[in-house]
Amino acid sequence: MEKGVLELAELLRLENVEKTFKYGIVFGFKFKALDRVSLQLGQKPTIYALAGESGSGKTTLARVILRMLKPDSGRVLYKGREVYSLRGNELKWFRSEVQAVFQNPYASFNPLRRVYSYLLDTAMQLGGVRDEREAEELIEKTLLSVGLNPEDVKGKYPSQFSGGQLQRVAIARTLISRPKLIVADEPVSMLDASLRASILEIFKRLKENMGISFLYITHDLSTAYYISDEITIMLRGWIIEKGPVEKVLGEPLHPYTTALLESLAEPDLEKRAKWLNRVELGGIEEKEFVAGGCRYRHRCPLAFEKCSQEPPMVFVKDRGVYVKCWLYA
Ligand SMILES: Nc1ncnc2c1ncn2[C@@H]1O[C@H](COP(=O)(O)OP(=O)(O)OP(=O)(O)O)[C@@H](O)[C@H]1O
Repeated sequence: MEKGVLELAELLRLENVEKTFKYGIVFGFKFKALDRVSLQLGQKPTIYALAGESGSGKTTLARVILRMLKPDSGRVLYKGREVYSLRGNELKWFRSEVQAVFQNPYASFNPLRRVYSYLLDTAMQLGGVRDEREAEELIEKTLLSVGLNPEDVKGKYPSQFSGGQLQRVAIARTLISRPKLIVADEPVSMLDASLRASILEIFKRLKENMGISFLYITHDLSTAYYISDEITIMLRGWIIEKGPVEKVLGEPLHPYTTALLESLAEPDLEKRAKWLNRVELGGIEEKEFVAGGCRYRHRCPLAFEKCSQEPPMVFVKDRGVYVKCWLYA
């Protein structure tokens, strides 16, 4: 494909991205937190979920995309440009088009600084405004678009907001630079269940009304199902299944996706948390990261001989679903 065509069709492309970390001070064994990860996001406004249990590599991938963590190898392209080679104005352009929302909104703001001053700074730097009056108009518009009254924001410090309100301010701040992609890493997991839906509704509205795509990172498949169009499932640095959300979650192919879905049905919250919390897995995480063959085979009820011999290949199933599992060879 010619480069011009590629730029039109693609927003983001990751090709064989790898990131290795060292584990443990004494022995310091290495593992690939991202192992040949390839992913494409199209230009059409879409909500992509990135899901998987704790320690599967979701945040590492988000940091790589946001240009916060340089991969050891592989390519990260935004609209056809190498993200880690961007400098000067091109870097500023990238920073305005690709924004981030994190889990804890209180960590994004200095407690001693008024929240509005952040919005003003962002508007002056990335909002394309000529003066403070234009900046204030832009801020007012963005605050209204996330359901906040600008008068309620002015003059306040972070601690004077509830978690849900402050997350809305954080989202408004990302909108100032008119982004095309927002990477949202567990943006609602610290909020009360009653507030989650309202924040996720904002994402849907922004996609529809402002043409913004989202990479919604979560370990919660129910919210992923609720707002996403596409979903990518990660396991120990691998993408193991991806495709349209109704297909992947409606008729999961990979036994790991099935198990994640089954954990949702577990009424005992403690048991469910165990599933999602690597600490409770009793060291299996490390074992899986460095396992030969399939990394899920120790837990997989359907594992057979080949699964311990070779890492699975990726198979393309009908309906646009990709699955990395020998069951589909
Ligand atoms: N800077 C680092 N140094 C060493 N190991 C790291 C580093 N960052 C992440 N890891 C390890 O890489 C693996 C993937 O971590 P990552 O945070 O990307 O997973 P995650 O899917 O986002 O999990 P969570 O939902 O708990 O945030 C984990 O084993 C984690 O401990």
